[in-house]
Amino acid sequence: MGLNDKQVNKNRNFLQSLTHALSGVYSLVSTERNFRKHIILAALAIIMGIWLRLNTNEWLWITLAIFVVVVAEVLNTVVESIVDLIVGYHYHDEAKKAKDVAAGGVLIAAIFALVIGCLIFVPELIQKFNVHL
Ligand SMILES: Nc1ncnc2c1ncn2[C@@H]1O[C@H](COP(=O)(O)OP(=O)(O)OP(=O)(O)O)[C@@H](O)[C@H]1O
Repeated sequence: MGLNDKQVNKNRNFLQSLTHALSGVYSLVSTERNFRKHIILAALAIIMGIWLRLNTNEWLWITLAIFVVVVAEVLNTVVESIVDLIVGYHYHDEAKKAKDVAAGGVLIAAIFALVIGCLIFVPELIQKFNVHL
């Protein structure tokens, strides 16, 4: 997967670029606990969407919500790695700010996804179970 290849020069071809990109995804899944939780929640949303037979418009929103969270997690991991690379285990106010802001971005994205999930799934579930409010 190219994780330990110690390459520091530019990728020579598409295959090499793809291998390193996949290695990045693998590293995200294997090292980031919160990312795995978000992927499980995304999978549940997809299963529920199939079960509730969402329409194209609803799928677009669910897909957007999932990708916003994934992108926020990717940026958070990048910020963490770069901060750790620069300051290591030394305390630094700017390091704290960078990591806290990156984590805040994930929180905002997760809230966005939760709002989208509620707006789409709650009316669908009410209709499915014929609940009269
Ligand atoms: N070098 C540092 N200097 C100052 N504060 C730090 C430093 N490293 C971490 N922190 C603080 O500790 C918190 C947790 O750090 P950690 O590296 O575990 O972040 P995290 O991986 O984003 O947490 P999570 O796994 O929950 O996303 C940061 O949000 C920050 O407030």
